[in-house]
Amino acid sequence: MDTILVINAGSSSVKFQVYSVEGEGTLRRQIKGQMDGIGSRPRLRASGATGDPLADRAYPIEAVPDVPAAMAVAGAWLRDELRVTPIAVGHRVVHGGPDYSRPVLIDHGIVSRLERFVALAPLHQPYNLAPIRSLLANFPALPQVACFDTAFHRTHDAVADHYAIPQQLHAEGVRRYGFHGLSYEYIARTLPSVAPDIARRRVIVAHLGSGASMCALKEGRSVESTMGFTALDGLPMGTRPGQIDPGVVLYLISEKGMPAAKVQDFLYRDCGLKGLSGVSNDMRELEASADPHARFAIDYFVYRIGLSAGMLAAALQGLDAFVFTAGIGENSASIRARVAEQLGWLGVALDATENARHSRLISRPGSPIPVYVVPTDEELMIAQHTLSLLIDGHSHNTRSERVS
Ligand SMILES: Nc1ncnc2c1ncn2[C@@H]1O[C@H](COP(=O)(O)OP(=O)(O)O)[C@@H](O)[C@H]1O
Ligand SMILES: CC(=O)OP(=O)(O)O
Ligand SMILES: [Mg+2]
Repeated sequence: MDTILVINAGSSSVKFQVYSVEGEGTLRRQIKGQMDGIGSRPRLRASGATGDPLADRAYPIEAVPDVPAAMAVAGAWLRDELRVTPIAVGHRVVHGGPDYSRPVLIDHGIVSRLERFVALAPLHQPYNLAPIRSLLANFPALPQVACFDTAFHRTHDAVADHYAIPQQLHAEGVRRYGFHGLSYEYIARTLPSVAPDIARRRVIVAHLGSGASMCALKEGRSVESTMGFTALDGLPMGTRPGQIDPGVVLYLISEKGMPAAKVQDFLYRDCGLKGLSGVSNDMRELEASADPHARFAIDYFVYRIGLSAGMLAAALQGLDAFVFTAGIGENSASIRARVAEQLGWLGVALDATENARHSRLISRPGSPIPVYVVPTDEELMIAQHTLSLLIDGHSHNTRSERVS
């Protein structure tokens, strides 16, 4: 059986899927798994084609302290226990910079170009590139495809793509890229079947995971995102602060004497829900905690989602639907209820019963703004892109698109 392996390294999880390639270029999922709770409660879970459980293993925090360790455990399991030998591998690569507005077949030159963005995505890019490099060294003939989180947002107008800094820096690549693009692309492609009435209209999608952002969709295209040059901006996240006055960074450097590497570590690893609560970066643990700081971290998260919704509704000049997705958005009925309350002024009215059931449509029938829960599938997007490049590879391989 020909299979495609997909690897998606996030900030608190490594997700993977294996698809068989059937006649006429259709894909059938054979294995879906993830190692999540990295840094809190590591757990490997995987299921087969019919949802049948294949693995559910908990690990002590020291056994899987970080993303590379999680990747090694998941890789060994796929290789040694399940004997997965794919014909191609699709990777999520968080930062594609200004040059990539679509997926590409990987070669050594592309890996070198993508390495330039490691400093712009230190929680992701090194872990996205590590398996690519290792497969390239050990299996040079194995086709590998890079699918970028930034690509879906390359359609933004210039005003959404700029900071108010001299144009020369924009030309060098200091831009508002936006991330989670594979997730938003999947939602944009799924909405026509889930909610045909609003799919082409003005939609805000809230991707609330360990990394969190929101995207304004119009006619299925991204027009604005809460994230920018890096995945630090916008909403507060598991360990990242979200929007912050750059004056705070200057203060850390000039008044606290923090060198650049320390500031980077601080902003990527010590802030957000973890920094505010002092309890955990993991929403499940915050929701279970009675600590007032954990409650405050949740209040802050919800408040900032509400603020960002106002901003994105302004970008869209109105709002026709709101969609929740990703780990928190798909699973936490209480966060959804609290966000919906914040959005009451926009005309959102939640149906408590449907919300508690995690139904697809969770707003009341009369709600002027319908609210949906759409489980995302970044891995399926990656598998589809990988297959299209396998079929139609060479035309894309040499043509990385410059978008400005
Ligand atoms: N049942 C749940 N209730 C609340 N939060 C949840 C639940 N399941 C997962 N989450 C949260 O989702 C987040 C992880 O989301 P995910 O999209 O997998 O992130 P990433 O891809 O960045 O690793 C964590 O904060 C986790 O606590
Ligand atoms: C870009 C980003 O923050 O990704 P994730 O949510 O998977 O950590
Ligand atoms: Mg993710």
